[in-house]
Parts: sequence; C-alpha cells; structure tokens
Amino acid sequence: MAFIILPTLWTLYLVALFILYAGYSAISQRYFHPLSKVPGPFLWSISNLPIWYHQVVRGGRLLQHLPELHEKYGPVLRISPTEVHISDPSNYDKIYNVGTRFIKDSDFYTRMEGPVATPILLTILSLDEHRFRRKMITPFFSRQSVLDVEDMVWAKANKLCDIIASKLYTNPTNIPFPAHKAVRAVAVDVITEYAYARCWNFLDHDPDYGDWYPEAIHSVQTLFPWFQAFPWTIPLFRAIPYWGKVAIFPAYKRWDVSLKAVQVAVREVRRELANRIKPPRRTIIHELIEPLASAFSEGDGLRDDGKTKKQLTDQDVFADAVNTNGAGTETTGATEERALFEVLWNPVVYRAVTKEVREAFRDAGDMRLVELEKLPWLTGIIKEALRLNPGVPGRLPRVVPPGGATFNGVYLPPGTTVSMSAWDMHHDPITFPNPTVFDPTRWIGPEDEVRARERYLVAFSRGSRGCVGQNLVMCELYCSLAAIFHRFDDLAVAPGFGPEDMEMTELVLGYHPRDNGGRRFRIVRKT
Ligand code: HEM
Repeated sequence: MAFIILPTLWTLYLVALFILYAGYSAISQRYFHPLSKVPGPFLWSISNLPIWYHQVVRGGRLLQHLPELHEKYGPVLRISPTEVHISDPSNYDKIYNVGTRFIKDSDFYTRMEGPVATPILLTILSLDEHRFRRKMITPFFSRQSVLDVEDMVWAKANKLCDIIASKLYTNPTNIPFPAHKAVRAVAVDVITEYAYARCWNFLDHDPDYGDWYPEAIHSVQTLFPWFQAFPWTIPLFRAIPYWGKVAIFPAYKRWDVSLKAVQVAVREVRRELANRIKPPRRTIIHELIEPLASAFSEGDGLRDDGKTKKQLTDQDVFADAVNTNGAGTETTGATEERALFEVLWNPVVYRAVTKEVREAFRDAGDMRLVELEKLPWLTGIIKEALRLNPGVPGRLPRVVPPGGATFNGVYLPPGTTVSMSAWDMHHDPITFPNPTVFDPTRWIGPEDEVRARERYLVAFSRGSRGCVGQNLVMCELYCSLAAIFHRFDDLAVAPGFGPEDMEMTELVLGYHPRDNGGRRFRIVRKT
C-alpha cells in the first residue's frame, strides 16, 4: 500500500512546489519587476506563451494582434516579461539609426541561428563585429555594383515576360499562370546569379518554378518562435537526425541540397583564390573570404599587405552566403507579388502605369533603371507595395543601452528589450490616411509632403542594421514590373482570388498564408 501512497504524496508535493514557484514568479514578474509599471495584459507580462501562441498556433498573426493591444493599452506596451513594444512612429529613429547603441536582442536573433548554428550578418550582436562583417560586403551591394549588373536583371525580367506570353497568349484555354511561384523564381535567379555567379535557373523549372525553395525557407522559419520561446528546443532540433528532420519537414531534403550547392561554391572560390585565378566577376563569397581593401578604412583591422587581419572560417562564409539567399527570396518575391496583384486589381492604376511606361519608352529595350526611377506611377506602386507588404514586417527587438531610454514618457531601464514593427509604422493612420488602401498617389504630389511621408516608410529598416540588399531589391522591382507593364495591358487576377488572400502574417519574414492552403496568386489574360 505504502508504495502506492508514497509516489502520490511525492507527486502532490511536486505539484504544490511547482504551483508555488509559478505563483511567486508570476507575482514578481508582474508587480516587482522593473517593467511592472509598463502597461500590458497580465498574461503577457508574466510569460512568453502569448507570443508563442500567436506565432505558432495562430500562424504568425502576432503582427495583426499587436495593434489591437496598443489600441487598448497605449503606445508603450509590455508584451513579455522582458520586452516592450512601441507603436508611436516618432520613436523609430531613436532606436534604429546609423550610430545606434541599441544592440540586437540575443533571445530573438541568436536563437535564429539554430539551423546553421553560426552567427550571420543578420544575427551578430556586437556592434564592432557587425561593422567589420558589414564592411566586407557593403561595396558588393552598392548602387554602382547593382547598376553594373542591370542587364542581368533585365534578362530575368524579360524571361519572365516571355514565359507569361507563352503560357497565356499561345494557350487558347487561358489556364491561369502561377504568378506566385514565378515572381519568387525571378528573385532566386537574380540573387543566385548576383551573389554566387551560379544561377539556379528556377524560371526554367516549369511548372513549379522551384517553389520548393521558398517553401523550405518557410518551414525553417516556423521553428523560430519555438526556439525563441523555448531555447531547449534548439539542442533538441540539432539532435534530430537528418531523416527525422526530413520526416517533420519534407522540404528539408531539398533545402539541404541547396545548402550543399552553396558549400561547393565556397570550396570552389577558395580554390580559385588559392590558385590566384581571376574570376569573371567577384561573388559575395570572394568578398567574404578576401574582401577588397578599399572597403575598409584605417584602423579597421587591415594588415600591411591590405588584407584583413581577421579571416572568416568556411562555415562563417557559408552561413552568410546562405543568409543572403534566404533574405532575398521571399522578401523581394512577395513584394513583387503584392505590386502585381494590386495593379491588376485596380484598373485605373493599371491603365495609368502601362500608359506611363509606354509613353516614356517606345521601345521596351530602352528602359533603364535610372530613368524608370523618375516615373511617378511606377515609383508610387513600388512604394505602396513595400508599405503594405514589407518583407520583414514584424518586431525588430533591440536592447536598451546603459543609461536607459524614455519613450512616450515611459522610462525603460538598461537591458530592457524594446521593439518596433514596420507593420505599425506603415499602418499609422496619421501618416497614411486609410492605411489599408493601396494608393500609389500617396507618393505622387508635393515633394516636401512625399519626403515627410518617406521617413515613415521603413520596409528596409534604418541605420547600420538596415537591409544591405536594398539597391538590388529596388532594381529588381523596377525592372520586373516595368517589363510586365510595358508588355501586357490585358492581364487580370485569376477568378477565385481576391484581396482577402493577400492577408499578411509574419515569421520574421512576411507571408501570405493562403499560399499554404492552395489559394495562390495566379493571373490570366482578360477575355
Ligand atoms: C523587399 C525586399 C527586402 C526587404 C523588405 C528587406 C528588409 C530587411 C530588413 C527590415 C532588415 C533588418 C532586419 C533586422 O533589423 O533584424 C534586413 C536586413 C538584411 N537584409 Fe534585407 N530585405 C529585402 C531584401 C533583401 C535582399 C534581396 C537581400 C540580399 C541580397 C537582403 C539581405 C539582408 C541582409 C544580409 C540583412 C542583414 C543586414 C545587417 O544586419 O547588417 N535583403 N532586410
């Protein structure tokens, strides 16, 4: 008998102990924590579970929920025991600026290294280490470097148009064309050619256009809220053997193949450099292994022979190269998808932009980026797509530096995690009246008004941690969209698809979740 009662008693003791501990921890987090005065819902202030719930159970819908909480609790909101989220746009420059002392939050960023287990440019915390790594590739992504390969981007854009023409105009049944997949294929083809000089040619992969790759990236991203809420899941994930990972995420198998392709590229470039073989064009791998001395200034850690004192390992180079690919695919693809959808959905805008590009360039072959950037409708469409569809729409957590900081009259002590989101910035009704409406004319008008509004367009974030790829993104968006609008004035959104299918969710990257339910953006020729 005793052996039955004893375990029961022990169980009771343990449960009671757990309840006492949980109660103590909840009360101290809520009432005796330095953030106890910051408004926010009770459950959120004592645990990470609400964030996990909105990101995992509700599939990345924290983005949609935070504005509702701000409505109730005000612009400074406690969303976890240690994190405060801010919605008032006037605070953005305080946190995200060039010389910022607000470093990235380790609980958010370092845990994203889970799958590659190596710090990447995006996740490095130390300001000095980041400055060094960023300088290595800044020239590679400069405006001039992008202009140098503009013809390559045009080639991909025109290839997309040829495919659309062959699918919709030589096809009497007008079967909807999967624009959703094809625009992402353009993004992959551009970035793999640009970054590695080894194009993956997804546009040739009819009919899926390599959609396994964005899907694999999405699979990996679904892990992040787990890693962030429960750090013990990171070693657990790493311990799962390859076949187990494939069983959980079927897309992992081909993602692994894509990783191996980058590893091979790193080895090949190392060999080229060791044998002093001059490449036709330097890749990001060259920059990471042997950056140009001109990228650095004195005191940046250069040796007498002009080379950097610090060498990255192959694993560092590999991780940053993979990150570039991942960072540049869904972000750019989804933004282009948004722009194309909105234009085809709004006949007035469609007519205006086709007229604009055709009048500016009689021959499509004469189009050049620097000229396209002067076109008001095309520019307004791209900015609106970035506003309603920022590639990284959610919170970008930073740590309050020594001395603390005050936001809307609320003091946050040093060490507090503070975050803001492009989503809230872009839906601020004062800066953007009727914020949910796609209206390119917001960006056409008196220059000072447009410039004032631009300060609140933060799709690429700002400052030293802002997007390094933005010149390439803009080139890609301008060229691809101009090529489509110049060539086709009778495309339409396929029946059965509408604005509700463009709902946005966020798992660091932004997603259109209906993609997973099979309701993808497809286009047809107007009949
Ligand atoms: C529409 C397209 C894109 C958008 C909206 C976007 C947005 C962003 C944002 C908001 C950040 C800052 C993230 C943070 O603070 O944690 C970022 C960082 C970054 N992006 Fe992009 N991105 C886009 C495309 C690209 C492309 C095409 C590339 C690569 C060629 C790229 C490479 C990176 C990298 C490497 C970082 C980390 C920079 C650093 O920490 O120094 N992105 N991006």
